[in-house]
Amino acid sequence: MNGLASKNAPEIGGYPVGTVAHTRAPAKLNLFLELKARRDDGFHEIDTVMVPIDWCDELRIRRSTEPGIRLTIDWLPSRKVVAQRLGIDDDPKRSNDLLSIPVGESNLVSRALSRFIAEFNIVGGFDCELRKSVPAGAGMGGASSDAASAIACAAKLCGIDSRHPKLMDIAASIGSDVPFFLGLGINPMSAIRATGRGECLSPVNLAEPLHVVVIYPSVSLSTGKVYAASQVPDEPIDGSEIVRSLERGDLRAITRRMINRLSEPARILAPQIDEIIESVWRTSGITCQLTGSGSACFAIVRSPVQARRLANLLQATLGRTSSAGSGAVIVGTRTTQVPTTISIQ
Ligand SMILES: C[C@](O)(CO)[C@H](O)COP(=O)(O)OP(=O)(O)OC[C@H]1O[C@@H](n2ccc(N)nc2=O)[C@H](O)[C@@H]1O
Ligand SMILES: Nc1ncnc2c1ncn2[C@@H]1O[C@H](COP(=O)(O)OP(=O)(O)OP(=O)(O)O)[C@@H](O)[C@H]1O
Repeated sequence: MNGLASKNAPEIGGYPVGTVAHTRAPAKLNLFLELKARRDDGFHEIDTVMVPIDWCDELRIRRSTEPGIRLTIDWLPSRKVVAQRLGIDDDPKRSNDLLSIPVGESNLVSRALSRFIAEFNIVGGFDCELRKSVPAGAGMGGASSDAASAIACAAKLCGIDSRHPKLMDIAASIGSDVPFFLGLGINPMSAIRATGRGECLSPVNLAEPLHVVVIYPSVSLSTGKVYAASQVPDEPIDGSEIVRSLERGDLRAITRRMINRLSEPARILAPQIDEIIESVWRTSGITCQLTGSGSACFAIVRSPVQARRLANLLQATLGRTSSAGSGAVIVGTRTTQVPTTISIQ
């Protein structure tokens, strides 16, 4: 391995120009999300427990001598298929916000890599291919996960230790969820409790993987708008109880202790969420909860078989009985053990 040395850049290790790092960027679910206080800087002190799930974007990053970031984006398995699933028109001229992912500095991958290049005085740049599968504005952390994966891949390509403190600083500067995704990559764990703005992380060891059904009602919600419409409770609930239940693998207690304080404002902004939560309860008697700032919801089930059955049942009932169903994407999946590997090609 030789670095891309230049007369004034610090000599750093790393792979030669042209090397490609490839990884999968997992989505996340908030099993618990409580608002503790509104801060003077416009953010909230939160207490949240998040798990990564096996619903991932794909990212390939190539080291280049060309300064700057080049980013291409497409949908998996194709834009046309994703549009059909969402029940929308895939004509790029009538770009639908559900499918339109920004390029340039508006994309968190580009923003994260620009910060990385500046922080580590990297000579050259990166060519990136982002293949989206995680819906945007779903509360599943898609953009944040892509940004964290970009930071991790760039660090590996440039020979920078994954635990370098500057990497977490870059992550926190990109967004509140990015430290969670970067933190997942540092230690193999399966859940994290995040406090502060979302940047103070403590590992949670799940007793066993959780099987879930995720329902995305094809509505994109703005995180800022949902927070702006939220209320900090007089007596916030503490996340320690659900952490203990997760570490014991007590599914009944986990479900009883699940809460998302952003659910109420999100349901006002997107009434489809109400229909989904009620439909899951009516169909299966299982608690369904909003993830993050929405609009996606999830239910924890006991096995992959039950996940498949409930997903099929909801696909049939939701599609028939409510507007939420038209174009809802319903996926049975499970929590995933990270770090997802970064393969070097
Ligand atoms: C809702 C969650 O996804 C739960 O994991 C996160 O708290 C939000 O993480 P995120 O999408 O990375 O959020 P950011 O991009 O940092 O912030 C978007 C907007 O959400 C609001 N925001 C975000 C995080 C936080 N702790 N308090 C807030 O009030 C702020 O208005 C902020 O301007
Ligand atoms: N890599 C990216 N993938 C998807 N959206 C991106 C990306 N970079 C920037 N965006 C913009 O960010 C918006 C929010 O995307 P997304 O919901 O995936 O982000 P997030 O904040 O990480 O997740 P959450 O919904 O949990 O807040 C999108 O609507 C899009 O305009």
